[in-house]
Amino acid sequence: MATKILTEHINVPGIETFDVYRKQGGYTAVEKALKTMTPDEIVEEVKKAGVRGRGGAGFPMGMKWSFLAKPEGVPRYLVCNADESEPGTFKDHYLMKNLPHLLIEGMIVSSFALGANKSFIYVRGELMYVIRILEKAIAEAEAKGFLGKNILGTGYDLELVVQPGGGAYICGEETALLESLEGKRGNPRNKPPFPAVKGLYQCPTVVNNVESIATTSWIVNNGGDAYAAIGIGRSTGTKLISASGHINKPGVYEIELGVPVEDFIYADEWCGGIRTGHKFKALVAGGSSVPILPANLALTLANGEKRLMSYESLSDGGFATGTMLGSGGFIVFDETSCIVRNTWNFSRFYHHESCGQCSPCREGTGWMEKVLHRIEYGHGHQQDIDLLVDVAKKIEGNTICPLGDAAAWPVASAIRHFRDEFQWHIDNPSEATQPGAVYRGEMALV
Ligand SMILES: NC(=O)c1ccc[n+]([C@@H]2O[C@H](COP(=O)([O-])OP(=O)(O)OC[C@H]3O[C@@H](n4cnc5c(N)ncnc54)[C@H](O)[C@@H]3O)[C@@H](O)[C@H]2O)c1
Ligand SMILES: Cc1cc2nc3c(=O)[nH]c(=O)nc-3n(C[C@H](O)[C@H](O)[C@H](O)COP(=O)(O)O)c2cc1C
Ligand code: SF4
Repeated sequence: MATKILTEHINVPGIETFDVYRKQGGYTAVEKALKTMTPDEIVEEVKKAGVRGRGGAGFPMGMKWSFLAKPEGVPRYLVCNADESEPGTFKDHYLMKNLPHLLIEGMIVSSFALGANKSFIYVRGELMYVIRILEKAIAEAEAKGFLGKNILGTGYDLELVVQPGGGAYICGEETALLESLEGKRGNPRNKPPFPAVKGLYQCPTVVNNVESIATTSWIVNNGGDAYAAIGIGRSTGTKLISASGHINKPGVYEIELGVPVEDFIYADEWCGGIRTGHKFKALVAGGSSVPILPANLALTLANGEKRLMSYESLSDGGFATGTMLGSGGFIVFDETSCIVRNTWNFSRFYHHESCGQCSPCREGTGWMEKVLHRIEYGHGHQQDIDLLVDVAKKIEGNTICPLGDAAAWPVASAIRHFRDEFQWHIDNPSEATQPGAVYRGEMALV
């Protein structure tokens, strides 16, 4: 039976209530942390655990915590990033609606470790019902003495605030989120300074993803070494994967990092295989921002070994043959999918969501959308494929925040691996624009 750190009790009836969560061992980490540990000891356990940020960038959580500046007389904040807007990613939503107390317990333990007395959960604005679930759970925890003034008589105070998000993808970028939380338009700031030095109201702030924060109770209860013993290499612990697309069993799965991609797709325990009667064509492994891979490269590394669900294995081969684990938004495409149409769809999203501060992102996303649209709709020019590659290159690395890279990588990787399919659209416009038409040329389907 696979190790479940976050979702072990997710199917227990009533687990969203304080009483049932407590009966399953909930809030013991708060008791242990506040009554028997110092903040530095908790930070040390999180460091030992090696847990990497589950929002997508994979930055070591303990290291980020230890970078938190501690100037005298200045408040520190913990902000939970629950904006989750990456296409293909829906695991934080799943965790919050089913296990609100797991997140709240993690927020208490983490806030105590960081010396924060006021912490925020910034929730994607469209998820009003989740916001209500969280607010109800916070009120329950407060009534039982786990939040508010003098928690469990330890002298530690914590106010926990749920903030509805601004309704824009960019508000998930941590500095845009902080601007939005301060009541301003969600425009990203230049980094450095990182939020750990200058964050909310210019005070030291840790921003962590929902899933990252939710792991901390288990780490406090079981120790960092026990967490680090799960997973593979520097990809320690478990990861929630949002699985969608042409598979038999879409859903959110908690896997131990290191499972072969092939097993994750085909085993009944997880995706249950490509939908019956179809073949595997392509994979977006970590949310819409990461490079797309053709089926053969998704399953196998250049040296013939199986590709694994881990930070290192997914990125093996760099951008030539690899991708990224990102936020774990695992989107599977079968042979009925048109890569050009999908790339245009992603580009349309990034153009719409660009905040417009940097010219390469604002203009480049617009150009990519426009050129992809004309290729998809039968008006492509012979030079368009190279033009797309050129625009993507000019965006990459030249912007304030990584939304620009996130817009460039899906285009550059789709052309890298599926160039023939783009060319077929340009060469055969009348065939390519028939309803449901898909390129059927030479292609490694699995
Ligand atoms: N979950 C989603 O819905 C979603 C949506 C879009 C993008 N993403 C992910 O976002 C990722 C990019 O995020 P990012 O721009 O925040 O990445 P980043 O690498 O700049 O930062 C990652 C985290 O580490 C911290 N950090 C990095 N270096 C630091 C230092 N020297 N000192 C202190 N803190 C430091 C940052 O403050 C941040 O919290 C992408 O990889 C993508 O997968 C997720
Ligand atoms: C455009 C953009 C959107 C992002 N959206 C989210 C998000 O919705 N949730 C999230 O946790 N991180 C998101 N991130 C990453 C955050 O900036 C940040 O790295 C993360 O919240 C840090 O938490 P972690 O270290 O626990 O992953 C986004 C980044 C970018 C560039
Ligand atoms: S890269 Fe795009 S989204 Fe990010 S700050 Fe620049 S214009 Fe805004």
